[in-house]
Amino acid sequence: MMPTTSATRVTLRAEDIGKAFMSGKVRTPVLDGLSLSVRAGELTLISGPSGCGKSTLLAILSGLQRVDTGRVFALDQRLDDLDPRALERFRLLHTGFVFQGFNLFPALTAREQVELPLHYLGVPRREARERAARSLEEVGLAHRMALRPAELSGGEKQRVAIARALSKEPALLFADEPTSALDAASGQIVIDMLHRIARVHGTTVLCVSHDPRLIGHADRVLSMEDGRILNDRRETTPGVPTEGLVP
Ligand SMILES: Nc1ncnc2c1ncn2[C@@H]1O[C@H](COP(=O)(O)OP(=O)(O)OP(=O)(O)O)[C@@H](O)[C@H]1O
Repeated sequence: MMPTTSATRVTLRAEDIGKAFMSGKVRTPVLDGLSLSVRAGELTLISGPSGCGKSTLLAILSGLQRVDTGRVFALDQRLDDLDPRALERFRLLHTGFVFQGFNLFPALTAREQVELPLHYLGVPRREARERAARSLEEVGLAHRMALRPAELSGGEKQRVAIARALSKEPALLFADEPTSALDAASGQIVIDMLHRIARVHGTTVLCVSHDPRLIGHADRVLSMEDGRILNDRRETTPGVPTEGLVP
């Protein structure tokens, strides 16, 4: 039986999934009979060498890509047989994303970047402004709200991207190489922030990275190689404080 308490609840599940890409007549298998479960309230890190299939796995678990074989469940919803509109709706309502390249709009202020997805969700303008401000405060950027990406450091840009994901209050937060464009200190702030979000909000945070420095900052590390999970271990680092998100 699946555990149901919020601390141990399984929120993402892949069962025997397979995925290959075709390039002309050449078929490249990427995932091969992979199964895993990911729990709420934890930062789970998927590590492994370049090209082993980490981003593909993340894209599948978040509903951005389809599997060829196997089944995918997110928040008890089966994703692999949802039609494209239902899948898009699921992503809009329940998922947040943080990418390596920040994906910010050059012309928008930090606050406007965070407000934008709330408009798509139909949140009234005033409430969107307040929620955006709260999320930016939570990542320590209250004093940077009116600045545009060109005026922010790399670490600050990534924190805006985290605030943007956080303001939707998603149950599932996905991060693809969120620290690889950052120096060591900024990268550490970002990963610790993702860790605290999991603890404070009970969010399922799934992060893929080939950066070995992140390993000690996760609750659980899944090591991938050649489309399979070779190792699944729980880290025993001291708990991250839960009072605030500001480093
Ligand atoms: N859309 C695509 N079309 C064709 N091949 C693809 C596509 N996406 C990924 N691949 C191939 O699948 C394999 C796994 O790619 P993936 O991006 O999942 O690996 P990764 O572990 O995330 O790598 P990295 O750490 O370099 O980002 C690679 O060989 C890649 O070239």
